[in-house]
Amino acid sequence: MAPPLSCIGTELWFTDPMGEETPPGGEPPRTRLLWELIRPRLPLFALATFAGLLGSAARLGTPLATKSILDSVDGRSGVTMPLLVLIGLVVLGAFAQWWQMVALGNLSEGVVYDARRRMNLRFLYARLTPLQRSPVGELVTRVTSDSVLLREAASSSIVGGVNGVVMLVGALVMMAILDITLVGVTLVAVLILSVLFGRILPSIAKSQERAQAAVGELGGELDGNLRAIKSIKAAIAEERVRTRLDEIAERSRDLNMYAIRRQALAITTSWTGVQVSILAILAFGAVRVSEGAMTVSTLVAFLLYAFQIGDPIGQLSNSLTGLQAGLAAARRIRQVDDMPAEGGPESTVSKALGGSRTDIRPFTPTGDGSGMLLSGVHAGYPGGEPVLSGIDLRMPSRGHVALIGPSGAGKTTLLSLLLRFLEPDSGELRLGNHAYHEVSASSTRTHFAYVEQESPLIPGTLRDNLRLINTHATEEAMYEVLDRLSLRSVVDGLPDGLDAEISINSLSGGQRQRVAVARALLADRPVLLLDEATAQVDALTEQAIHDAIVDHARTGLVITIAHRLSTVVDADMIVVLQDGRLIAQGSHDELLATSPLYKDLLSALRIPTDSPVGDDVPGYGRHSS
Ligand SMILES: Nc1ncnc2c1ncn2[C@@H]1O[C@H](COP(=O)(O)OP(=O)(O)OP(=O)(O)O)[C@@H](O)[C@H]1O
Repeated sequence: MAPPLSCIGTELWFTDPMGEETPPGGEPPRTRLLWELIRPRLPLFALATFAGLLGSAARLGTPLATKSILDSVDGRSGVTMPLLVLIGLVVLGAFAQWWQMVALGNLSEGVVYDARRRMNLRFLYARLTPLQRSPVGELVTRVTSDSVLLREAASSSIVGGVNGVVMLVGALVMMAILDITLVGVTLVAVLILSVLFGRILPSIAKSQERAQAAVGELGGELDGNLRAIKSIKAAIAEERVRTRLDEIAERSRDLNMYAIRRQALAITTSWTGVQVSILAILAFGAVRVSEGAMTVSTLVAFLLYAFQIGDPIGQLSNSLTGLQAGLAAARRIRQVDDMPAEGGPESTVSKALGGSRTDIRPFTPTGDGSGMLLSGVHAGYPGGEPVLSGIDLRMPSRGHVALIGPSGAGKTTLLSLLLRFLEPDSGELRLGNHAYHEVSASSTRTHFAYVEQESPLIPGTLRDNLRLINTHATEEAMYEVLDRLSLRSVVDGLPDGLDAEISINSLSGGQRQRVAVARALLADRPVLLLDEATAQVDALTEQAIHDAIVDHARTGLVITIAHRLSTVVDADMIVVLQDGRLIAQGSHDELLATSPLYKDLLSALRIPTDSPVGDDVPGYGRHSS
């Protein structure tokens, strides 16, 4: 059974959930990172190692049994017993090998599974800003290709290494028992090989890591370009993009080739070393036999051990070189672990890992009826200029608040703060009766339904998409919302209706936007956040969304961002942002009288500015909340 996630290197998750990406004290050694992944499956690891040792012992006993059979040829002792022992050792060796392979398979698949679960968990619960710093495709390669490299390292490389050492030491001991002088020759060869290996290995790990980083970069580039494939084709830029992708693939190939050349050097060195030492043993041994210092059967047994040493040395060199790729992969996987998680008094990750306390608090407006309050809020993205400065804003618990301003003014960033995708550098945010810093991000988010600018669909069916926020939405409620947003005919046109698998390509931009709005309306949350929710829809759907906003604003708070000012002029409160500052707020009529920027924005959109709203903007009447 898989260990619970809470057991898998839990301390990694809590080292510094709100802190920096590089852990204090620098990077732990690569081998420790690998060990952290193997540790939860220690019993399986021990079992595989034990089976390996059993197989090694059986193989080590074979030459001695062979010697006994040879010694019995002169008739002074019976041949039956040594023969039975030899057969027993062969059977034991075969059984141990099978057992070890199955245990190793279990171990390696388990380690890969754990690593993938860890990364899935971290990606979903990481703070958004550091997560979004890497291209999606690059992150995907860590879960797909890096974890596969880990498999070899975590299983056969490590157990093979342990077995190799045991076999090597065991064979040397047996050889020492047979002839202590001759073993000196073997030891010199082993020593020379170890020094050569020690010099070659580190460069293999480094180039492997760089090659894997290039694969990640390729994934990121490919993902980004495939998303923009229509623009690339329309621009006839395929060749430019292909050249760039090929360059990255070439870099990865060259780095891997360098690692392969170093591996080949290491393995050839070890193989040649073994052959040379066997020849030396044969030469020295022949002299000792001719001098009568050892028997022929002892030399045969010694040579059998010498040949056996070839196996563990080969196994060790393969394991050590294979391990380098796994260690490089472990480091890249660890970098995902180091992404700071969303935290707070009750971190979301801690809950995912089995925490029991819940800090979800009901949304209750403050005594003066305020829904949301921002005081002295300054915010920006890590490493960048401040984006919002000194925002003081009080929003009611019911009604429609529209955020407007020129592109880049900070409107979406303000929504990100409300949703806690971003934490303020200073200042305070309050939602009804509680301050943001008192509760977790997920608790805060339970009060919101959010429609983001790009209206992405999640992989799955239309039903999955509609139930993303409210998992209990009834079919009746879903059809009602679909009717309201003119989506019913779209659903009826899908082969499996609500159960049809949908993707970015199966719906138009406007349809995706309506699905996103439908899922938010089904959520029935106190605060509805709409970022450009009408940017891609036709006039009739825009009116339907507008009616839904008016509806929701009667009982809850709706905060919208819209560039089409005609959709916000009848909001209860319009907030004007410019260069990250709140420069005006009030109703349409108030702003017409007080805010030149507001007037300019309206004029740019050719919305009449000389008479109150309602008479001049077709289709929109002021609502009372
Ligand atoms: N993830 C991010 N990392 C770094 N900077 C960002 C990030 N998102 C936005 N910004 C910067 O913050 C500033 C405000 O961006 P924001 O998206 O909040 O503006 P906006 O008013 O919503 O613009 P628009 O109307 O064009 O959507 C911009 O200068 C932008 O470059």
